[in-house]
Amino acid sequence: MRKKILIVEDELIVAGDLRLLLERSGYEVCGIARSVQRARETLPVARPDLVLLDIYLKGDLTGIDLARDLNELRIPFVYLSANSNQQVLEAAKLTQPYGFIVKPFREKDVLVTLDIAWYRYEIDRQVQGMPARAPQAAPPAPLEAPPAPVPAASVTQPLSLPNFDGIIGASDGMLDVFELIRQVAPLDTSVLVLGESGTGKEGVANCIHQRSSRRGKPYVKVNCAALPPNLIESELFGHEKGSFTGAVEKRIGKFEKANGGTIFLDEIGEMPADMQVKLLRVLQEREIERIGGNGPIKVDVRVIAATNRNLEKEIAQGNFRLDLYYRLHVFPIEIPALRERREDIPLLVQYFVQFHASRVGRVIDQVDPAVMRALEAYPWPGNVRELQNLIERSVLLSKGNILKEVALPNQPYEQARRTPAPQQTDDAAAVKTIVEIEREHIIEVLKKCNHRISGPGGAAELLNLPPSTLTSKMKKLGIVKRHTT
Ligand SMILES: Nc1ncnc2c1ncn2[C@@H]1O[C@H](COP(=O)(O)OP(=O)(O)OP(=O)(O)O)[C@@H](O)[C@H]1O
Repeated sequence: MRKKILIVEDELIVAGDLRLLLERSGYEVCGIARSVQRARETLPVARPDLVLLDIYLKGDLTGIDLARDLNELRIPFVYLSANSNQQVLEAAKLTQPYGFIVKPFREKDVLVTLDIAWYRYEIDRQVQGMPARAPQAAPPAPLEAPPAPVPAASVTQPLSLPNFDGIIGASDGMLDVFELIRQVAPLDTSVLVLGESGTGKEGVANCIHQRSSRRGKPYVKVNCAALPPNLIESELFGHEKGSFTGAVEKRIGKFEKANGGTIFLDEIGEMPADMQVKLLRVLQEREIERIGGNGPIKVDVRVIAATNRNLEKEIAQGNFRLDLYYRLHVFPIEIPALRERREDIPLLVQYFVQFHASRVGRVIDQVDPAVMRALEAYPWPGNVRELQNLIERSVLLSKGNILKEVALPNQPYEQARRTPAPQQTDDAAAVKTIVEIEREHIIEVLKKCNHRISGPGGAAELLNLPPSTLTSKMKKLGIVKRHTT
């Protein structure tokens, strides 16, 4: 059978040449697409065996964006690009192509590379036990742009920065995380995402759902810490009308809403003991019971849970059930703290500078080397969230196209004092004061309450805030939640 090739190339002359060359050599060219959008429309119809993929195409998206779709559909692809600088190559490598041909190309290079690509793909296919010509055997899932994790979703991904579906990182630690995501995403296994607050657990959970066959089905997020204890059961499992005072309407719970898709149980370590038992039952029996309901309801939900707590310690202290831990710990993914992967800091800085500058219509294309060194040296207790918040603030306060100042905690105003640019210093002081004062005040209150957030005498009560509002304020300000001692 002739192998079908889709050419994704925006230069029509090049695409035409390729078509002639490939057809002469026995391939069937099943389509030519000039943009990622066009290719996405063509793929389900044309069902190619192989894709020849240019990187810079018509429209906002690049070949690298399409590569992620091709990986999900298990369609092997080979890049064909005039751009082979180191940054492009690094970004391309992360998508695991079967080859990379640099333009201008020789006919023979194209044919040999395609031949080897197909040979390697066949071996991978046999090793992984995939059916032959997978994309033809079963119609692929509907193609749509995978929503990148927050905040990458709202920006064009900077092609030059190594990222995995919008998660920036090139450290060994993050490459391991990406590999684990790649392995577990297509399975239905429960996943436990571990890591300190702000390391990007939610992004990883999103990514797993988007790479699974459940993408396009519901993805329901539950923050277990933000749910009031008396409402948690009804939130998760729903209730029938009149089942308790205040149940004026029937309510469908989050598990039922997630049916067919994925539920993300964030901050699972905060789940009250009685709910842990109920959750365990759902995981074992794959059924839920609404409060006041007539019987169990079957649900087909993949569970991804996350926590910044040390669950083993919680088990030892009697706060977390061992049996639930075993159920969730089937496939743990631990995201390293930012201080353990300092080589990611410059990448994240560039990314957030670009993101926040473009949000306010600014161009900042450089970061002062001294500033970068300070950022790399700081321990980042609030991890990527803290870094993001600091960069956002620094971008707003900066002038010109070089980021020259950042106010790292413990050294506020130091840089501003050293360089007296009058207007900037004034603005900086005004905004910093509000943010810093709020941050310091919360930290002070937390210390007084022995880091207890909710309940009588807790920080939320003292600050006259609902605990969930305080928790999200802390997140925003990069204040790390600590355990009560
Ligand atoms: N590698 C990364 N690349 C890009 N953005 C990131 C990365 N890691 C984290 N972020 C961003 O940092 C912020 C915090 O990430 P996230 O909410 O996923 O952390 P978390 O580990 O779930 O925190 P918590 O335990 O407090 O819920 C988000 O805005 C997220 O998009």
